[in-house]
Amino acid sequence: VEPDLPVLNTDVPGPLSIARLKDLDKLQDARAAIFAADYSKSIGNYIADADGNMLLDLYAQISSIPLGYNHPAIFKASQSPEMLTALANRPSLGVMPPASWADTLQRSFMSVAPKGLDQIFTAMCGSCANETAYKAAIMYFCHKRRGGSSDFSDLEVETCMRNQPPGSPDVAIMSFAGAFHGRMFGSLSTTRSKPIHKLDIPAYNWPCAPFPQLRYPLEKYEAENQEEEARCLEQTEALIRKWKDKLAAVVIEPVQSEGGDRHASNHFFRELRRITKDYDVLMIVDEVQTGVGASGKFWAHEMWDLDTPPDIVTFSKKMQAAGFYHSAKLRAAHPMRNFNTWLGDPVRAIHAQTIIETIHNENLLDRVNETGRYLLGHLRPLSVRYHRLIGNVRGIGTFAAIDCPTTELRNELVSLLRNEGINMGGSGERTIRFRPMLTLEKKHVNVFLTRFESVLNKL
Ligand SMILES: Cc1ncc(COP(=O)(O)O)c(CNc2csc(C(=O)O)c2)c1O
Repeated sequence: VEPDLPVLNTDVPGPLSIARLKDLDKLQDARAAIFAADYSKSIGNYIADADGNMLLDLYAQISSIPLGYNHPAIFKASQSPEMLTALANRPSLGVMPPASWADTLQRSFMSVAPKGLDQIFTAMCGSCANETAYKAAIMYFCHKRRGGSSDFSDLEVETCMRNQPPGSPDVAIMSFAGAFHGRMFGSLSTTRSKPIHKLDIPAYNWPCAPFPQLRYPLEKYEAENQEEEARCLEQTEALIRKWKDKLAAVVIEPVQSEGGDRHASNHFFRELRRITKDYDVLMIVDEVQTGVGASGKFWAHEMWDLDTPPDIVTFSKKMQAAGFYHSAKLRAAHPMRNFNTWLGDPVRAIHAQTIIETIHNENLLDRVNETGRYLLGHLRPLSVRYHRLIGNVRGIGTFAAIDCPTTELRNELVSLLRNEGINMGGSGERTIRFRPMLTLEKKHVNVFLTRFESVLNKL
């Protein structure tokens, strides 16, 4: 059973954490590790560390735990005969899928397929989902540019083996300043949030559009924010016009989650969808971090109420599996053009099905909305009282954030909170992000608020 309050026996990280990470560092780079966890003792919204501390976890493995630790439904699904077979025999899903794979997809991912998208490509992680989504978009673009012919010229065949156009074409994916789409070569070329992610790695010369920098509280800066969004849309349209002849797609997150929790209005995204349609450019929505309930909708982009759905929606993290939804036109003309050995994992598809069923059975979207309103409703007065330390309270559902005046202060706040038993993380230069489980309740918010205020009083 979940504890009522955090348990703190030592500093975090404690001595056992430090010793275990030292051992680990002999085998792989453990410098980014914050503490060593004990997942057998973690429960619900609380993560246990190697020193027996129990922290209220508002970070959830970088926003990738949906139902809390050791949820009974996950435990039950993990012991089914179907799971045992899946655990014992990992299939190469592209060539010899289990006879039940279509049923498994239907019961899991397809039961929450975004409106208008009836196809799914299953992948390995968020970066892989975006990489293969980009490939699908670019192959569609080239197929269209060839007039729908699926025959390649001798020149294309010869030049692609030298990584030269036209076989290896100069085709682009446009992303937004502040974006994070992954760290593999293609996804990294669209990531625009931290130099340390990109330094030393070759990148494609692809266009980067401005993402609105909104001012808070929203109700106070309505005119300024509308102007800022109009400015960004204008520049985005100008960029699309300039790159049109080689632009396969635009990729965007509903909330820029690594760039410092940057939001934009539903109007902004509807206008972006209009522009991509006007210029016949595909729209890819990256729901790797915002997807699976945290926004209060299963998919955050549902809030945009688009009259034409995005062409591709990528997912990972809370789904415990990765991939992208798309329409039939985005299937490559030839088989095996988008492919890898495993193409996902039946083990994680069974977990995804369990998560989706539990979100429904336990009305977790309603809980996310109610708990999110409660959290934001209490953060706003705190940001007035402690306006020197925190500001820009924002969020959708429990996908919330606050800003500190400096990176140093943000880091100090996160570290002090951890030593008060609250596990949180930063994003961007000076943002503290809330990435709790979908099972977060008001009682957990109260545990956070008490400790948050005592930390703020120490600064
Ligand atoms: C919107 C969005 N798109 C793609 C990705 C990449 O997913 P992974 O490759 O990490 O599974 C992510 C991953 N998020 C993430 C958080 S910290 C981090 C890192 O590599 O430092 C990565 C994401 O937030």
